[in-house]
Amino acid sequence: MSYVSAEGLTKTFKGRPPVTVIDGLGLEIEEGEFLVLLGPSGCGKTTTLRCLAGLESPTAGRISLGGRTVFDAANRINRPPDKRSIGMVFQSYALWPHMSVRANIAYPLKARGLKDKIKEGWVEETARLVDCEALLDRHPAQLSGGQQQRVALARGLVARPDLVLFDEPLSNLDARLRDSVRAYLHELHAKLGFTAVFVTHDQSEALALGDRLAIMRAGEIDQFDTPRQVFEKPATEYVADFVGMANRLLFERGADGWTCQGAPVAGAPPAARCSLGASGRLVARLRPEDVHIAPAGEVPGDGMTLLKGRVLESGYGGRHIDATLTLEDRDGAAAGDRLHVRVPLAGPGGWAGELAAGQKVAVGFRPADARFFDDDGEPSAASSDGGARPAPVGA
Ligand SMILES: Nc1ncnc2c1ncn2[C@@H]1O[C@H](COP(=O)(O)OP(=O)(O)OP(=O)(O)O)[C@@H](O)[C@H]1O
Repeated sequence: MSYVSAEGLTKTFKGRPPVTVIDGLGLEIEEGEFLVLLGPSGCGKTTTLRCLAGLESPTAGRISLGGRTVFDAANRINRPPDKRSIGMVFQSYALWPHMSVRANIAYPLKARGLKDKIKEGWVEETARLVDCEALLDRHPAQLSGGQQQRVALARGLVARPDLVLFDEPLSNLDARLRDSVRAYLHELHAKLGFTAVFVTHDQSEALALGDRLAIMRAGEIDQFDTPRQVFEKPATEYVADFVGMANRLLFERGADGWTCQGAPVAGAPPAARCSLGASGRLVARLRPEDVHIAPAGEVPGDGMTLLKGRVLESGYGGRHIDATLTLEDRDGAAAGDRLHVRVPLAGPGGWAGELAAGQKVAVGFRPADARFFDDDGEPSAASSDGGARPAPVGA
């Protein structure tokens, strides 16, 4: 059963002109589920969270938590935040600097009229859960960033809320700490079983933490699915871009076969059974690690769609090289957008030589690794299996 249910949620901020930040949003979050709201800055994630918490009043729509209506614009129901059994953890830890860790953690119990629970040891118990029992008598200024964030977690959890809202709680931590607090949070969620809504713009954080992801764009949800589905089968080009399919190749089929941004295409057709739509074009989205290269004149692998490219720049990354390429047209001139490639250095097919600016390379990708879209960003009816081959390069 859904614990959180939101329908037609809309938030328009007054002003000239008024801005609609959330637009008819719907959400169904199961009890105990960890939902991640993922999207770029300004798409309305925080506003959505604040509406759930009761810190912002939506302009329209309905929200129920645990089967109880907490907001209903039509019937003028709007329960205040302290009546919603919600814990919150923010990006800026927002600890009171003049209070001890103990007093900070105890704060929500006092604010919600649960002072008895302080005597019952809920503060110590929660501090133990997040490994900060030894810090209870310190002040926030005496803590590291990771410790402060654990205290903020304890404060969000101390009142044993049914729903915990997280607003980018890891983004102020350095990379190593972020990984350890993230793992911690995962464990804590498994142990306590609260329902969570976690806001982030970091896709790796979203994939690692979420039972399901809601990918937001301009106040609406583009895709609501498991991390695996979102990663492997992004529903729109916007989502594909957001989950790392950074390369956008625009293919066109003409009388002479396929071209890609003015460059001729050889090898396997990018998409076989095509209904290309009126424009006759097709967009392929690809991750840098799914673009393969070989020395010019060779083939990077079997069953690949092949192009010719030239290295613009490259950077050493330990086990791989990240390179930016440009495609080449029939005359060897640069064609179309840049292509980002991650070239493995180790293992079978690892790149052995140099990768210097100006170097010519063969470029290829397996159509099955690409996601295809119409050039308006919607999923394409094109498929990548079988079908006629395009004319080879130079034919
Ligand atoms: N009180 C307000 N009045 C007017 N506009 C607002 C108000 N609060 C937020 N906005 C606007 O609403 C939009 C969405 O803001 P919101 O903070 O929800 O986005 P976000 O996705 O959480 O972004 P970020 O990741 O940067 O925090 C932004 O364009 C913001 O400027």
